[in-house]
Amino acid sequence: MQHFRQKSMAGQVISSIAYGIDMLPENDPYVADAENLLRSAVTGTTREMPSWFPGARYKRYAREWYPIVVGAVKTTYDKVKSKLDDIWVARAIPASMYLGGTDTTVSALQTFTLAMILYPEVQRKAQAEIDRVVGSSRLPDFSDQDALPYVQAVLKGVSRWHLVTPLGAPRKVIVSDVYEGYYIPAGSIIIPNVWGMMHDPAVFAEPDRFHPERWLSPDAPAFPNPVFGFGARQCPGRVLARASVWSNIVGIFKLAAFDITPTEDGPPEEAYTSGAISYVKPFRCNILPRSTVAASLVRATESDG
Ligand code: HEM
Repeated sequence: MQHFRQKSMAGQVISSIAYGIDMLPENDPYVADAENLLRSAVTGTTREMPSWFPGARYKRYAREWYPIVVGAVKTTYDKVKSKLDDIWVARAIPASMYLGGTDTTVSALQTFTLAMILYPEVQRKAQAEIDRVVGSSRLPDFSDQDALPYVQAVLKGVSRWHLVTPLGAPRKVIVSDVYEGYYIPAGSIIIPNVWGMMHDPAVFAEPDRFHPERWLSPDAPAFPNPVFGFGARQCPGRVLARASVWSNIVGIFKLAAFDITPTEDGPPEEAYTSGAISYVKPFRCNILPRSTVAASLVRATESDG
């Protein structure tokens, strides 16, 4: 996870936009703070769902998390406070960007890596498209997106195959309503089953299969989809998220330059953690340069900073 968060740029991009902080390549203290916070939030949401359920345990957890939340928001803010007014909102905005944007992107990148190992034919097809369109003398950039439809379909496949936030975010019903014969009283909490929507066999044939081709057919379901939530509170970082996942997957770190293969122990299990944000369970794999040219192109981007 540390590797993905720091090396994959997911955390680097967000911390640089939100705080103007360049992370350390290893053992960054801000990453440690954020990990503590996310661990408490993710574990807590799972353990205590539904969160409105009365009980002393929830209150105890809330007391334990409070200093962690405040610590993560404050430590990063203190680093840049000379540039901002001292108000809570100014602290919370970059913190919510970092906390909302890092592990979600990390989870998507983990799923991508697992998919490439379990579906090597997809990896080969995507690499063949990159080689054909971009060639081997440079790495792809954003201007290549439209010319790489199969790779775009791989990205869509990653967000559908395994949902970063399988249950989306809860909503409270303000006014009593009836939906498909069900009476929903005001005050009810609705939890959207986004996983169910994206794995509905009536919409996605063989829903558990990673099959980017489904996005290329003329009757492909519309995209964007509910993976970024709903309505006014839909994920505000979705454009950045797509760009970040694209640049990680296609360019500097992955498909264009590297082959992702199983280790001698064989392919990993398709196993995920449960929680508000779901991750692939830790696995080992080989990520090796496709050629000496690819290796030197990646080294050049690293020395560019
Ligand atoms: C693959 C990456 C990402 C996924 C799958 C994702 C998914 C989501 C989802 C499902 C929600 C809840 C939306 C709702 O309430 O309906 C959300 C909220 C949010 N996301 Fe993301 N997100 C991602 C990346 C990011 C990034 C890069 C940022 C910031 C730079 C970000 C910042 C936020 C914030 C601040 C919220 C809370 C919005 C609110 O409550 O008004 N997310 N995200």
